[in-house]
Amino acid sequence: MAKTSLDKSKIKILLLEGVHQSAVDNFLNAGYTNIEHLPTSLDEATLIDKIRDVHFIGIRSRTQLNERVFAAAEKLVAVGCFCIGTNQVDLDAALARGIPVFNAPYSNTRSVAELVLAESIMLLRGIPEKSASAHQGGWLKSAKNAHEARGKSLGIIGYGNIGAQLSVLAESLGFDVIFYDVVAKLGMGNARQVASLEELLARADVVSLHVPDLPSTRWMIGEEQIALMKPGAILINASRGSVVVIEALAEALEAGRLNGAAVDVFPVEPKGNNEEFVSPLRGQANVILTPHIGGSTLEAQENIGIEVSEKLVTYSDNGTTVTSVNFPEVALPAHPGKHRLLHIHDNVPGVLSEINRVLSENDINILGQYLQTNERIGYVVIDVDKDYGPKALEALSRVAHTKRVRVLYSETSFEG
Ligand SMILES: NC(=O)c1ccc[n+]([C@@H]2O[C@H](COP(=O)([O-])OP(=O)(O)OC[C@H]3O[C@@H](n4cnc5c(N)ncnc54)[C@H](O)[C@@H]3O)[C@@H](O)[C@H]2O)c1
Ligand SMILES: O=C(O)[C@H](O)COP(=O)(O)O
Repeated sequence: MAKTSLDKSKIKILLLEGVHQSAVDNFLNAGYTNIEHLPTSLDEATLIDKIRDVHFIGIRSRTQLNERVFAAAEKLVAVGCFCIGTNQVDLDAALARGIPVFNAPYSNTRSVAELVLAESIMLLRGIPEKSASAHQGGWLKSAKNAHEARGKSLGIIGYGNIGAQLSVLAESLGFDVIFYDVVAKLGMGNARQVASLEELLARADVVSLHVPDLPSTRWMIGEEQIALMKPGAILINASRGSVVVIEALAEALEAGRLNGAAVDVFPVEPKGNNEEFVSPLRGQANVILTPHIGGSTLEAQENIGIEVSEKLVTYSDNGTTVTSVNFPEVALPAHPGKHRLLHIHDNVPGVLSEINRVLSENDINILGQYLQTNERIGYVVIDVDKDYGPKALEALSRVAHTKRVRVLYSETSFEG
């Protein structure tokens, strides 16, 4: 085996929130054996304590990686969000420390789309109310407020990966799909983009939200927007709890303005399965409440485990940052017979020329160089003659504005 300056068995990986076993298996197959795999998230104090000697952390939507956590994460090399959303991570704090963050943008989209489609049909038929009544010995046999999906208008807010997937499935069932997005998009099938949120709300029988948590999407559906919806319409939120003013939704349902809702995400969610779920929507008829399980299928979780662990292994072994959500993206070839220097620095004028000057002064022969920058940082990858690795690393660490330097000896990796 080629030389590594930090043995892979010493590279510590912390996986929280029951990340799928497929991730553990992938790390083990790649030679990473120092893995702690926990079923829950951790409170901030415990996380701060634990993260001090961690090189790679894997989380889902519940773990908050904030400035205080990053400040304690002295050895952290990269973050893997084993989910789509990355709003639980302070991406700027990570970037400021030269830490790339990866996620799984596609692996659970189908699971969310299927759930939303099923909920649309159940709500159009008033099933939650009828089922709850039957469980209590009731018999609500009636066609009142019960509708077919065929010919109804489904309004999708946020036509990204999930919205577009939902669009295709819904259209095949006979829904007439319209969507609103801040970006101009070509609709799948016969789906049509509408010009404004207001137009979508006024036209749709079922409104489904699929936007990320952004300052612009926070509380985007409140009393005013709900008042624009068709009387008797249905609202579905499987995006983020910060998108809908939950009290306004509860009032509209109570007043009979809306016929039903399905909510998977909440402004405040229990920290674990043992904590009580508190919401003004509890006890409301024809409301489906689910515990943030839109992406929680075995298929999605297994795929996410593989996808994100692969990204972390590739970054560790090879330096590739393709698909990172906060980092300059560099796609790198294998580097047999060469050392690879990874230099992360503030993106200020003169750093690259200083790096090249230092290398040349040290008689280091550059065999390949790759550079990407974003507005904050630069990421330069330099393949050098095999013999010069340690010398180059030391010289590069001294360059002004350096955040981090790693060297990958021949085909295997270490954290520097
Ligand atoms: N409930 C769950 O378990 C679950 C699972 C997966 C994802 N999610 C959530 O769903 C969100 C969407 O996922 P995705 O993969 O489709 O994301 P995506 O990034 O592919 O799509 C988001 C879309 O929203 C659009 N958008 C952004 N701001 C908007 C605005 N103000 N108004 C209208 N459109 C806007 C974007 O242009 C984009 O097309 C994720 O960010 C995540 O928060 C939830
Ligand atoms: O962002 C996501 O992918 C979803 O919110 C799912 O999050 P989870 O992995 O915590 O279920």
